[in-house]
Amino acid sequence: MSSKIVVKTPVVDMDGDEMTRIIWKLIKDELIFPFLDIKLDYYDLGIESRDKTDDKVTVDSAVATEHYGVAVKCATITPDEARVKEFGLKKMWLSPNGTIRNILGGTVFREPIVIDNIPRIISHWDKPIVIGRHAFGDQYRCQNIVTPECGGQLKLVFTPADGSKEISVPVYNYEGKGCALAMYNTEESIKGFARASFELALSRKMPLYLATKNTILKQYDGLFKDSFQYLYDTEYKSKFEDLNIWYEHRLIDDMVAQMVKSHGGYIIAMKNYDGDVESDIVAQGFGSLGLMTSVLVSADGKSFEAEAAHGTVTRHYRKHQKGEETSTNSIASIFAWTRGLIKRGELDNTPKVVEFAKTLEKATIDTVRVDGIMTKDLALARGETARSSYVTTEEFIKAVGKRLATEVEAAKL
Ligand SMILES: NC(=O)C1=CN([C@@H]2O[C@H](COP(=O)(O)OP(=O)(O)OC[C@H]3O[C@@H](n4cnc5c(N)ncnc54)[C@H](OP(=O)(O)O)[C@@H]3O)[C@@H](O)[C@H]2O)C=CC1
Ligand SMILES: O=C(O)CCC(=O)C(=O)O
Ligand SMILES: [Mn+2]
Repeated sequence: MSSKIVVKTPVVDMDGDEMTRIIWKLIKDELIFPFLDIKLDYYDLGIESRDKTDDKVTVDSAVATEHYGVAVKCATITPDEARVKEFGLKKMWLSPNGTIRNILGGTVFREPIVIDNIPRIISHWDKPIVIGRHAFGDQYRCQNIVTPECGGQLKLVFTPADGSKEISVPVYNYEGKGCALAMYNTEESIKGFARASFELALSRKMPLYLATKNTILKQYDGLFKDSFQYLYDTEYKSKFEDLNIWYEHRLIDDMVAQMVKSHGGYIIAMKNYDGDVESDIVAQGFGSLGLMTSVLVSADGKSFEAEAAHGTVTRHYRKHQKGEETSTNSIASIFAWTRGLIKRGELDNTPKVVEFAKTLEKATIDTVRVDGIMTKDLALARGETARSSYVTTEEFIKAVGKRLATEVEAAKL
């Protein structure tokens, strides 16, 4: 092989937990370092490191992303009570994804990787469905409490910064124990979300839907609906009409029902929590959670973070801990690297880096499509249960590496 391809600017590398941490190291050792002369600005977001640094490492990694412009992130544990016990944590740290997304803001776009020989569970989805997920606020930065047995009154209080009269809204009178939540968003962030969604629709020439429950959350979801509609009417309508595409608001329950019976071929903009849930449904409908790409584009367009949409695959990691073999799909994690490298290459104006990343995507898909080498989730999607129909986590990445070496050589990269 000729000399390694030089990546001009460092890429922020956010390491993570469990199965995906194992996969992350394998990707770097087998698919990145042998081919690229790359500097990684490394942040260990594994749960022990977050605990040791009082979660400072997470904030530092987001700030580094703002500095360099491109980050790739491994999936991470968001601790609950059981995790606090498992790792002896100082506290129940917040979701690193929530922390990073709240610093960078913007929109997370999630799109399934379609592979010809992997049948879709929803077989008539023959065109992609892209989920545009608002990445700021809502449940991911809320305050929530369990209220005491004695009961009492819950109020929503807003103190205007201009010294005008406080707004105080009675919410509920409790007669016993209960729970409560206060979440927020900003018009500025919602407008950024709307603009990013309209721009993606234009560049992909796909119709756009915004799905909310504005009939119930008249004020909250109403602000999303009105912000999208205003921007569409004032700036985007004629551009959409020129491309024969459209924008519409739909109630979310109607939208998901329409989605299931459709053929795909559109973008759905969703609030943060809705996009979290729906992107996993779309991923599974297209074949596997391991086939969903996820990229965060900040509102100012200057920061880009690529990741897999799935988590740390704890159930598989428990097997690994017992010394049993695993067959975890690394495709979405590989695509986190390729999407990050494509962006890095575009920003640095280094077409070879972009070409390498595209070659790695092709090698990954062709390992499944042409060579028939795949992990268990994909074999099962094909209705194949025999042990011979799938390979281990490690074997899959090594097979991709082998194909990649041949293709890089052939393309004279
Ligand atoms: N972006 C992030 O950092 C995210 C982190 N998390 C964190 O991840 C941890 C685990 O969460 P969990 O709810 O189990 O969700 P996961 O997405 O990690 O896994 C859920 C199940 O989906 C299937 N699956 C997911 N990814 C793959 C893959 N790559 N290959 C094959 N199968 C896959 C597996 O099903 P099966 O067992 O049937 O094979 C798995 O058990 C939690 O601590 C959570 O906080 C969760 C979501 C996102
Ligand atoms: O950060 C978390 O805990 C969950 C994130 C998540 O589920 C996602 O990004 O889809
Ligand atoms: Mn999720």
